[in-house]
Amino acid sequence: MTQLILGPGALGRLLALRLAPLEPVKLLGRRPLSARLALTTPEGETLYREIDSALSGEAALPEDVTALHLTTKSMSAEAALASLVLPPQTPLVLWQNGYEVQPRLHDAWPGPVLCASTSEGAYVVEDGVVHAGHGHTWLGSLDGKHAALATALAERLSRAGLPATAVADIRQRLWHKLAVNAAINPLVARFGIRNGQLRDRPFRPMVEAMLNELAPILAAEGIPAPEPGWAALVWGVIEGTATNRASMLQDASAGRPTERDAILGPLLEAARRHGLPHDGLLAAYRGLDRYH
Ligand SMILES: NC(=O)C1=CN([C@@H]2O[C@H](COP(=O)(O)OP(=O)(O)OC[C@H]3O[C@@H](n4cnc5c(N)ncnc54)[C@H](OP(=O)(O)O)[C@@H]3O)[C@@H](O)[C@H]2O)C=CC1
Ligand SMILES: CC(C)(CO)C(=O)C(=O)O
Repeated sequence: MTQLILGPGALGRLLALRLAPLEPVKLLGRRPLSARLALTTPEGETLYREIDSALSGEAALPEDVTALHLTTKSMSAEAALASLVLPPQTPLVLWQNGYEVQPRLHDAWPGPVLCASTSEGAYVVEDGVVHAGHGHTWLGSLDGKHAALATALAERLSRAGLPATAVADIRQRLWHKLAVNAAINPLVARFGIRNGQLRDRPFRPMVEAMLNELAPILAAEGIPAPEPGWAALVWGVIEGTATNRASMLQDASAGRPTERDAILGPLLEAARRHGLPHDGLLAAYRGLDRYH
């Protein structure tokens, strides 16, 4: 049984390099990849591994597939998936941030669809990936089904050094991460700052204003606030990732489109539907226009 990974960026390479010593892996992308990729661990060790890779449009896919892990950015996910011919019952695992592609593919894909929410951190380097920080991954289906599949995949990931847990509340977890990303990412991308700089003026009141808008929208969507409240969750992440250049800042600095539609889009749509104020969210969205 082979684990297929589509999207050989940071997360795709991390999965491939972690899983490869334990089971067959095939990494699919739209450009040729070096056969030997390097994994730099959070402990600073560099490991080299041979990875079977192929161009996604041309790949002869193995018959027995454990799952297809979709590890592109949100806006590329459906086009990437459409480039493969897979048996319709192939399980999908969606690793995207935000909440855009998940409900669409959950409804459209005939086989099981699991969503992953991960706090692993990784970035691409030439012919490899840096696993910047250990995290945890939660896996589940939006309708709570496929618990056995989620448990089996979580065990395989955990054995490979990516601790994972199968959960029944993945929708809520995706929205919690989306809220954190909405409060942090557009601001740091727009102003070109590290996460920790949000603690200081003039940025701190901007985060507070965003939190004031987010909380009623999330409540209206039926997303329970985290135990310590939204503000404590977001400020805790800012503290814990103070030196990070967030993913949206990295995309903006590199002139790549950002994941604003996946992160801010569902909040704006919900705010409009519930008739709630969303000027700050809209300004955050428009503040990213120049990257799109
Ligand atoms: N990196 C991280 O630490 C984390 C990332 N995430 C989420 O995971 C997702 C992936 O992030 P990340 O790995 O950082 O992103 P990257 O941009 O590093 O990787 C995306 C990959 O998808 C490939 N791709 C795009 N379109 C296609 C296509 N049509 N066919 C095949 N491959 C394609 C890109 O290839 P090309 O080079 O050709 O464009 C690239 O290799 C995002 O939603 C992100 O928010 C979540 C938590 C942590
Ligand atoms: C939590 C945060 C903001 C950490 O940088 C992140 O998920 C990202 O960079 O997208």
